[in-house]
Amino acid sequence: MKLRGLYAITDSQLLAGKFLAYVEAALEGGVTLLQYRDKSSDEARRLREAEALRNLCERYKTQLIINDDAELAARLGVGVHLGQTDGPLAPVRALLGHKAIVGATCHASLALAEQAASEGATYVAFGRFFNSNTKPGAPSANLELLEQAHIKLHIPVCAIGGITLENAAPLVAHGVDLLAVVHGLFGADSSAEVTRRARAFNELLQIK
Ligand SMILES: Cc1ncc(COP(=O)(O)OP(=O)(O)O)c(N)n1
Ligand SMILES: Cc1nc(C(=O)O)sc1CCOP(=O)(O)O
Ligand SMILES: [Mg+2]
Repeated sequence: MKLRGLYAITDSQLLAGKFLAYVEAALEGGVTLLQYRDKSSDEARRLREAEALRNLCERYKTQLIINDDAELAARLGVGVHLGQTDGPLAPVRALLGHKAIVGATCHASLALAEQAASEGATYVAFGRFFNSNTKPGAPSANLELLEQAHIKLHIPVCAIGGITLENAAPLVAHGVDLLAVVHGLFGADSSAEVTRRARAFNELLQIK
């Protein structure tokens, strides 16, 4: 699957009180993948918010991905992102079907990425590349890894962790297909600034 562009990830604390407004502002600027990332156990709210995001994504022709929760993804007919402690990938691929987007966290490991690809991952995510407000304790990754991934893997490569408009260019130069961003996109003071940032990320990736 050819996936390239901005991968916007929601954060329930950062987006409190402006959740849909800021997400729509990002979609307005151009988002290839939108991930619903909510670490709470409030099932009813999670379903409500994920359904609202699915409706928005349909309007903007953006693909919705649910973090961690394959059952919710199956219920909504959308994709999922799985980390190394979120369970095996192959049964989730079987549950969601061959067309669904299934992403996998691979930290800084090419071996994990090759395994994920062999189990049916649509894309692999490496990180974190910079200091992250959202997940400061995530293991770190470096640019050389991206070059090797670009050569060895035949699926899209995603970078995550502390990515901003100021530091993203080297990631793109090293072959990244997807820039996954929370704070560098949604940490803006206004929805107009979210849209401006989304457009600027797309320009970096040379996406119109
Ligand atoms: C695109 C993308 N990459 C990595 C992650 C991190 O997944 P995981 O390691 O499972 O950590 P949590 O996000 O679940 O805290 C991600 N969500 N998205
Ligand atoms: C959810 C997540 N996973 C990471 C990893 O390295 O696996 S870094 C991260 C947080 C990304 O948010 P921000 O753009 O604000 O740094
Ligand atoms: Mg996870």
